[in-house]
Amino acid sequence: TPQEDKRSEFVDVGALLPNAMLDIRYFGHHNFVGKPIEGYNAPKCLLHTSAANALKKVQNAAQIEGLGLKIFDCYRPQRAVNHFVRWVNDLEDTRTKAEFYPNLGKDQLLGDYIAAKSGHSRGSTIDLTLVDSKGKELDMGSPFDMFDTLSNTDDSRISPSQKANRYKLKQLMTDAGFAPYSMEWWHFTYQPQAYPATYFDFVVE
Ligand SMILES: C[C@@H](N)C(=O)N[C@H](C)C(=O)O
Ligand SMILES: [Zn+2]
Repeated sequence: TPQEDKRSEFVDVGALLPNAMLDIRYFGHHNFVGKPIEGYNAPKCLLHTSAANALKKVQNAAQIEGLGLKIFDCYRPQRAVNHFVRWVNDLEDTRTKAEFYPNLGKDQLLGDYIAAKSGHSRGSTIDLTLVDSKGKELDMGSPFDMFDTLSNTDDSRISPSQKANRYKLKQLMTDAGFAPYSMEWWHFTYQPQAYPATYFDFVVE
């Protein structure tokens, strides 16, 4: 199929960037669904080659400042997104509410915080944070995938150092060609996207 032909244009970022830390949350249980997500058969970060090469530039620039990358999610198959949407629509399952969406109802998550058609499925989008030289995450004022206005990049409740950390990540990413997302400090899309209108569904393996 046409999608399978393009699979070869995706690269394993863990192999390309051996110094990057990977914490692929949707492979395991520590995520807002509370269980492994469909389509993640390995804890890998796959990205289109163009985005992966740009990420290498980000890592080099971060390294000069004594910082490293910690990656939470990359290419996301459409079947995984469909799993998210099924979870959103199961209003009775609120097991992860305290950690991941303490101040919003599940009915408020779709769109701004969880997309039914996600840039991640197009292969040029990544969720990540910065770590110090010891591998400790910088304090961004809210954890990855906390669906709350507190995670909006410019939320005014965060401290000056938390804001500086968010802006450090944003600057490193935009310098390499990634566009930020104002609702989630961790989410960036490389521009131009190789496939701006294709929602891939091959599994992560
Ligand atoms: C679910 C979260 N990590 C995320 O990536 N949100 C955006 C809006 C998306 O689903 O594309
Ligand atoms: Zn994202």
